[in-house]
Amino acid sequence: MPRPASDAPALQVADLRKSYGDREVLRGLSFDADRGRLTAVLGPNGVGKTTTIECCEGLRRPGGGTVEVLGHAVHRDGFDAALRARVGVMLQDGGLPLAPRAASVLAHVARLHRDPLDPASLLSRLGLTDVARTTVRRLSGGQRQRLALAAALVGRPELVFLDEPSAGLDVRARLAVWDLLRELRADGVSLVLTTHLMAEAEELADHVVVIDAGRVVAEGTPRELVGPDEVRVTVSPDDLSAVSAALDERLGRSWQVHPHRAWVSLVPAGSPDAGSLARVAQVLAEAGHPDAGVTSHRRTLEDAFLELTGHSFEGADR
Ligand SMILES: Nc1ncnc2c1ncn2[C@@H]1O[C@H](COP(=O)(O)OP(=O)(O)OP(=O)(O)O)[C@@H](O)[C@H]1O
Repeated sequence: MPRPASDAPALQVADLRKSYGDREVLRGLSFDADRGRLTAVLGPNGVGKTTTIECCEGLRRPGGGTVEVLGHAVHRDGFDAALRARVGVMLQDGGLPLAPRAASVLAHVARLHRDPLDPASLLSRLGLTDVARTTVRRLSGGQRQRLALAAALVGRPELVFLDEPSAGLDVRARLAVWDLLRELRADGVSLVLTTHLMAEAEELADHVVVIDAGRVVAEGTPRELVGPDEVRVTVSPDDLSAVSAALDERLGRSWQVHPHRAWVSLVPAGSPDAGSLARVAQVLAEAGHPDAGVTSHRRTLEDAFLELTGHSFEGADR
């Protein structure tokens, strides 16, 4: 039996497909975003994050699959005014008119909503009070970015889509934006953002969806995706297979041993500690590799991504 719209996840994406000409960008992408949670869609430049989120916002028509926003099938029922009032959208290029002053743009958007936030407070919160009377054209890239965020939030949306919300922001502005997003989540707002910044996903997200080559390649909490910390043995590529085999043989079954390009990652049962480092150093000495470097390594989402896809987040557009 279908669930009532009020019980549905904030967003359900099922088997989403999109091609530009004969280039297939999305190849059956599926994920859900829960209500009251921050879901980060993470992937390298050019992988299709904006395409995905704009399909969810009703701004691009997919070639196949379905998108449900707050229980409404976007491409069957349309993104009508009632739904639009419940959803905030921050586009990557801002999408703002250039001629009016910043405060006028926000006041105009606020007037479209029944119970808006106070535009002046929102401008102040985002560090824009000093440029409130500046035309959008004359705002810096980071100021426009924050104005676009304010415009997405002023209507008190239940669900907010944010396309790379901290792109181009300096550290202070980025932290202010992160604080605001954390507060919205604490107030029960559902947030779906795209990012290629691992730190952003690790800091903010309850749920991370990693996309690559048009599909979801992994999803989970940041902690689940990152996995346990590890011991790293740095070796020359020539010695990699010999060192890896020696470690595998001598450490025993309670250790996982994974060779990479120029290092071997070792995950003991439980978290690595000083005893784990000493044990690995001893095994290496016994196996005739006393000079291999042994360090403990705090894993990041980038490590997880490299293992999942074999290329780096900061990789070039493909
Ligand atoms: N309207 C379009 N016509 C043709 N190709 C497009 C169009 N929009 C996007 N693309 C291509 O589709 C691919 C995915 O683009 P998209 O903007 O969705 O990626 P992205 O992951 O958001 O990238 P970034 O992180 O750089 O913003 C890119 O190769 C892009 O050049």
